[in-house]
Amino acid sequence: MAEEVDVIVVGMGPGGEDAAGRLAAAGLAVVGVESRLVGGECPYFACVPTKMMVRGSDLLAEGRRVNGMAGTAQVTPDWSPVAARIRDEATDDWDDKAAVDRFTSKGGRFVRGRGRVTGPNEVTVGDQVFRARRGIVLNPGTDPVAPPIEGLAGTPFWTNREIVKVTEIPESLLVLGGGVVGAEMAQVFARFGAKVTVVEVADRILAVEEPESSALIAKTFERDGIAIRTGAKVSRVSHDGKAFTLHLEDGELSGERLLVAAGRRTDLKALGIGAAGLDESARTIEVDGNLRAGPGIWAIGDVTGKGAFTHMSMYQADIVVRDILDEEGSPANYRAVPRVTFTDPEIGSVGLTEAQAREQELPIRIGTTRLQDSTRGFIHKVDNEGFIKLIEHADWGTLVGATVAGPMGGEILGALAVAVHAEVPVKELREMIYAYPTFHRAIQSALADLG
Ligand SMILES: Cc1cc2nc3c(=O)[nH]c(=O)nc-3n(C[C@H](O)[C@H](O)[C@H](O)COP(=O)(O)OP(=O)(O)OC[C@H]3O[C@@H](n4cnc5c(N)ncnc54)[C@H](O)[C@@H]3O)c2cc1C
Ligand SMILES: NC(=O)c1ccc[n+]([C@@H]2O[C@H](COP(=O)([O-])OP(=O)(O)OC[C@H]3O[C@@H](n4cnc5c(N)ncnc54)[C@H](O)[C@@H]3O)[C@@H](O)[C@H]2O)c1
Repeated sequence: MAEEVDVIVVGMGPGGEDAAGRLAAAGLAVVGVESRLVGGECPYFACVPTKMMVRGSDLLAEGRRVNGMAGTAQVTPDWSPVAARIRDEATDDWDDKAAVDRFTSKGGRFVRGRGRVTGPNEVTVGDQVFRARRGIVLNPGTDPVAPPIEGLAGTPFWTNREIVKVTEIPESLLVLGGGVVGAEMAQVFARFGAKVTVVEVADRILAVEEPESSALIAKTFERDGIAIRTGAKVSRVSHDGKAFTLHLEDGELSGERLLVAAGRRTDLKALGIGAAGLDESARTIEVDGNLRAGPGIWAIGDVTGKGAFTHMSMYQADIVVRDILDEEGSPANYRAVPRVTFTDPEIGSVGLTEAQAREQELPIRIGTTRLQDSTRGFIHKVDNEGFIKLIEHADWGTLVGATVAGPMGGEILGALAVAVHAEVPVKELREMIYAYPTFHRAIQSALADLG
């Protein structure tokens, strides 16, 4: 016999947890279903632990910058405080009791297990069947993809789920995939002493970002001693019990450990969405402005394909909560999605890249400036390289995209995220006062370059 509730949330990633808790707090009968840990990938295997690693490697880099600028410093990396912080402070040793309690204390009912959509408004978890009066919210997230390379399956490679639990830095690390995960982890491990090689099939690392961002990070990686192989096709992987070998068209690469960071996907068939009339063979779940995938079924987070970020999951959760509670609010708008790659220097971007704007055949003007040419860059001196790149819609006179790559790039981005989101006229941006001598004052120079 099915048990009737108001809402069933399947997958409690950042957005699912938030929506389930808020709907329960609003007095609805909510069942939250999670097969692993409440909170999802972000707090246990992704954003938070990896940014603690980045914080560690940034500190090492900053310590090394003392030399020649403010005295002498010798920095000796030690991974153990980083590993301990991740275990004790970030993940509570990968225990979600606090998150489960937070949800149940709001009146939610928690079910640990793998939920499967078994009909319109129906979810089955093991031998329990739930039927939702208002609907189902799907927040299943994504799993790391292991590319179909001969020999890879069955080897003890790492994904993000293993690398956050590492207690010792290996002597060498091969990174398959030079996207965000690959780039962030490559730099961390190199700065903690591993010999790192990034193997990327595309013709540049961070290929979704501006080419200038890829070039800046490639140059920094060279200084960090990280080898980059782009346009690389791995035909076979082997592991002899001690080391991995990647077989490429033009030779072999060996390393003690292998991180596979080659993208992510969701198994929509296993989620059973066909039973609710949705397409199980698609890569993502199609949603409307209110995140509705169909009558009585919503989807949020990575699975919607609108940007695999925690802030996206939370943004979408907010809209779903309003929709379910019949509250006023605007539909989703993806004009100004910000993203930050936490390498050093950071790559912050929002909206469209130049290539995306050209693909859409928008009439655009480009404005750029180098951060090292700004007064703050001059003062900063060591590792001051970076740039601001603006994409202006020439007819609208507003920015449709921007990148800030450089020291604190992700923080400086905030000003440009507001400009793109609020469609602030470029004329207004030119008339603003920018504090001297900040990095963000360089926005003025990039605006002047728009022509
Ligand atoms: C290494 C790494 C670093 C990242 N760093 C950042 C960052 O710095 N900033 C940022 O914004 N984003 C970052 N991300 C992306 C971010 O982690 C995700 O976008 C974020 O977790 C939101 O995902 P989600 O809401 O789709 O669900 P997820 O966080 O993926 O959670 C989904 C949950 O659903 C559960 N689940 C799935 N199917 C079922 C089912 N059938 N039944 C029950 N439970 C189910 C899963 O166990 C999981 O716990 C990073 C990702 C990675 C891999
Ligand atoms: N700072 C952040 O906000 C942050 C950090 C990490 C991850 N994320 C999110 O997680 C998502 C997943 O990250 P990711 O880095 O795993 O995926 P990704 O899709 O960003 O990058 C994967 C990379 O692997 C390459 N690749 C794929 N198959 C390959 C193969 N066989 N050989 C060599 N290279 C191969 C791709 O060309 C691509 O460059 C990101 O898109 C991002 O949205 C965000």
